[in-house]
Amino acid sequence: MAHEETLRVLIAGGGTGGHVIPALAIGRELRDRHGAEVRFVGTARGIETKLVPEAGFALELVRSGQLKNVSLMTRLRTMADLPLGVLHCVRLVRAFKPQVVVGVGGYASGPGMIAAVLLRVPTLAYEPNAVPGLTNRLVGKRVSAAAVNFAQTTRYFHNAEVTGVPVRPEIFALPPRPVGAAPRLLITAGSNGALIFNEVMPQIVAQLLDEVPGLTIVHQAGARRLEETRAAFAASGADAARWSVEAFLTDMPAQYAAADLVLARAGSTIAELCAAGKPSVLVPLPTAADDHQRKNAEVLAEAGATVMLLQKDVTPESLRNALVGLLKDGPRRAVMAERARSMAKPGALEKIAGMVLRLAGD
Ligand SMILES: CC(=O)N[C@H]1[C@@H](OP(=O)(O)OP(=O)(O)OC[C@H]2O[C@@H](n3ccc(=O)[nH]c3=O)[C@H](O)[C@@H]2O)O[C@H](CO)[C@@H](O)[C@@H]1O
Repeated sequence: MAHEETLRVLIAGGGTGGHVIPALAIGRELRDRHGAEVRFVGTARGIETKLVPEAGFALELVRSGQLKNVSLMTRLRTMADLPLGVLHCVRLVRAFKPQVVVGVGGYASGPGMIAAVLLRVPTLAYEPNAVPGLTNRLVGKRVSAAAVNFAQTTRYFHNAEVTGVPVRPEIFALPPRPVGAAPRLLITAGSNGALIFNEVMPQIVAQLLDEVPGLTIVHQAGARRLEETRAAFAASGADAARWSVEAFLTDMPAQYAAADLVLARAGSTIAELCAAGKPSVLVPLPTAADDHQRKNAEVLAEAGATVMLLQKDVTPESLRNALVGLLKDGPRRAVMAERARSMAKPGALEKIAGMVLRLAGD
């Protein structure tokens, strides 16, 4: 890269928070610390349509869909859209002339990375899961470099480095819970909420509030199921002053800071649980491609940093037992918190940005 030339980076991918939130962290780091011009490629159906413009970045929308865990019709449509998406991305790359294309996973990542590989633009793949998604498995050996979260993931890629997942810096530096504070349970399930939590929690909320004195609960239900979940909580008869049901939490660092226990899925949220040093109960999404959420959760469970409960084993009783057991056992929570914290990987963002800068320099 010529000395006076501005660094231009195209970030492709999106869909859910697990792709868009780290993508934005990478974009901000490159823009704010390294003066880069950063543009995004996403799809109209992803959360990027809201979050990327809010963060002040340009977003181009391409057509791209899902290939795994969808109906044959959807798969055929995705296959038909792929050449169009790749062509669109080829035009974008030719016009913007990025020195590096970063693929963060999710729908638009496929066409964006394929276009970059075809045009021989250096590529960086970002893979937060123990087992890569379809796009990253397809392009993994063709990328210039890859940033991954788990050592066992490096084998799917050319030139992979274990950087960790970029986690908002404030999550590493949360204030401790005040001594004697009333216990708080946070339920979060990626960007869309989890049907299983929305169905089971209303059945046990009243009992939890009875059994754990002073307990308060924040339940993130996802936008689609907000009203019905709120109604089910209300119908449970649980004291409405002690629970709230939200679509999407915009202040996760504050939410983690206020929580004593987190019930969650096992996407990149687990990197945040480690950074925050929070004990958790994880219920991996069973339909995640190649069961990658279970593999993510197992890494934490084996280290004693979480209690993993498989969705097939979730009943009102099993979930209540897991939650009450931990909410009543401060010393056990403290051990889990410490184990989680010991698995945190600070500096992921700087490392990933460093990889982009090196690729741009090559
Ligand atoms: C349904 C699905 O396909 N999930 C995938 C998606 O996870 P998904 O995006 O659903 O969830 P993740 O746990 O990866 O990330 C959620 C992100 O959104 C933030 N957040 C979440 C809830 C909320 O109310 N507010 C908020 O800000 C979290 O702090 C976190 O940064 O990408 C992950 C990373 O590739 C995969 O492991 C998951 O399998």
